[in-house]
Amino acid sequence: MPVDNGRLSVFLNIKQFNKLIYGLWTVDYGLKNMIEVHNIHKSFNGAKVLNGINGVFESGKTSLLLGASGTGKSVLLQCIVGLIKPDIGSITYDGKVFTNNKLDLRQEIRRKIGMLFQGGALFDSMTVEENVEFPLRMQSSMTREERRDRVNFCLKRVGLENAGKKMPSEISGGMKKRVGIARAIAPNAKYLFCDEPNSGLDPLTSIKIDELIYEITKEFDITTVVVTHDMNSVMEIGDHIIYMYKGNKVWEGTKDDIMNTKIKELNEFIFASTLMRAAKKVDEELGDIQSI
Ligand SMILES: Nc1ncnc2c1ncn2[C@@H]1O[C@H](COP(=O)(O)OP(=O)(O)OP(=O)(O)O)[C@@H](O)[C@H]1O
Repeated sequence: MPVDNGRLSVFLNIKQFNKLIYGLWTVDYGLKNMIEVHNIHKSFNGAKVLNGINGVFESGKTSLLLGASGTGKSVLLQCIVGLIKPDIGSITYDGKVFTNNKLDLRQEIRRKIGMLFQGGALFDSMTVEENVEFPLRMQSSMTREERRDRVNFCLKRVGLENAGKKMPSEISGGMKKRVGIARAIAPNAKYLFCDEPNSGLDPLTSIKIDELIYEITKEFDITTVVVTHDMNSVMEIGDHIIYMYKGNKVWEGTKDDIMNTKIKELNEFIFASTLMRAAKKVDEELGDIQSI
């Protein structure tokens, strides 16, 4: 059978053209490693937890899923990483559909995902460096020397270069989070998911962990999604914030515009703390003085 070379070359040219356009688009507009969440619905035993959530998460930015307890932030995060299957909707990574796709494609995406769990979720029977090395042993074909170099690099990056031989029981909560971050980024993660990274930490350590997540996101151009209900985190690292209320996305914006929101539920959430109310009062008074 003769091949229709004319049609084939047109088809190839269209494919190449699309590839070129997509390449230019992602380079020019920084959309590489973008996560897109389309119309996610999830119920448990008939109770609706997520009600049609949409969102886009970009690389080099820390995106926060913000909201009160029980609003579905963690369920959404688990849908995004594939731990929970949404009832309706889809997730795409870098333009590739993740939800319900073939196992090898999902695994390819999963290899680029790093997770920081609430308690750090370290293996108690392994040293700090063995914990960080673990995903490299599981997922990569690195030699022992390459793994050692990568572990040393990651531990140094999170400020724990001297803690490699310690056991998790010998380090503080803040150090455990740092080890968790080192382990999450060790396999060159392109996507980083953090579930309440500040839980159980004092305010100063919380800020340091937030700063570390923020710096790493910029430095390695990672697409980072953080579940939080901490307004300090919002003001420190909120490049992009999605505020959730009873399973709905009710507001989206940045840390610079969140304080001026007119959304009642978000206002109540932000100014629930005395500190935030005091900060707003000072801000308003300063505004009054400047307008005199
Ligand atoms: N596997 C599950 N089975 C049944 N219900 C669940 C499951 N996971 C979560 N839920 C319910 O979904 C709702 C949202 O939970 P989720 O953990 O997402 O809230 P959240 O906003 O992350 O709250 P928090 O800030 O307290 O962690 C809760 O009512 C919870 O009980």
